[in-house]
Amino acid sequence: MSGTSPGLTPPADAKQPARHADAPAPGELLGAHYDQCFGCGGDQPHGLHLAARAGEGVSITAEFTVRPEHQGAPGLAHGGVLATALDETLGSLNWLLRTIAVTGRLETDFVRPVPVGTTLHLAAEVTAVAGRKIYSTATGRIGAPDGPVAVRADALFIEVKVDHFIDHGREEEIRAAMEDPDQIRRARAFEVNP
Ligand SMILES: CCCCCCCC(=O)SCCNC(=O)CCNC(=O)[C@H](O)C(C)(C)COP(=O)(O)OP(=O)(O)OC[C@H]1O[C@@H](n2cnc3c(N)ncnc32)[C@H](O)[C@@H]1OP(=O)(O)O
Repeated sequence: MSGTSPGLTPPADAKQPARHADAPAPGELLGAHYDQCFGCGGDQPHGLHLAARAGEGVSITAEFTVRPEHQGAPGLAHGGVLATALDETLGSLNWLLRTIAVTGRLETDFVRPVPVGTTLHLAAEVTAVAGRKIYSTATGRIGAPDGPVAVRADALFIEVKVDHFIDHGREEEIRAAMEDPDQIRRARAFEVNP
């Protein structure tokens, strides 16, 4: 059962999430926030190439097709890869809040095995916000948005300053991202999550 951990239960004074006025319109693809991101980066040959789309309110849908390089057991997706797809989808929600945040806790239920070649349809939403803490939940379904549930997760993201990345990231990647002449790409590399 997901969502049972005390660390994932919003406090009584938690608020409803507020979609930022500049959030992408419902239906709009978010695009990769960082081209080397293992979750969504187009230039990351080993990555998931997950494509996320803004939904209504503070919600996201995303798709990820399991490739042979994502296997754990023969012909099946690795559980850690599926957790990554959930983490990436949940992390994308913070772009709709325009809040810089990192995953503090991610609890995952693996409900059904996911064969190679499957397209996983993910849906995620922020359920509550309390100070720096952002509570969210996600589901991954096999083959279609209304397909059988394969994975579920509840998460707590913690708001951080941009310094979190600058202070902790390896210098060569930080420098390259900061020197990106594309202003929007430069902002997204840091402002969502590298
Ligand atoms: C499009 C973007 C997609 C991106 C998807 C990918 C997202 C990621 O994977 S991010 C990478 C993975 N995550 C990380 O590397 C984070 C590593 N951890 C850290 O840097 C720190 O522990 C950090 C920033 C989360 C929290 O540290 P810090 O800023 O000192 O906050 P801290 O004071 O400890 O905690 C703040 C609050 O959160 C709570 N909290 C922190 N961690 C947890 C946790 N694991 N479980 C439950 N509660 C927690 C604390 O109890 C505290 O609550 P309260 O305010 O009620 O006292």
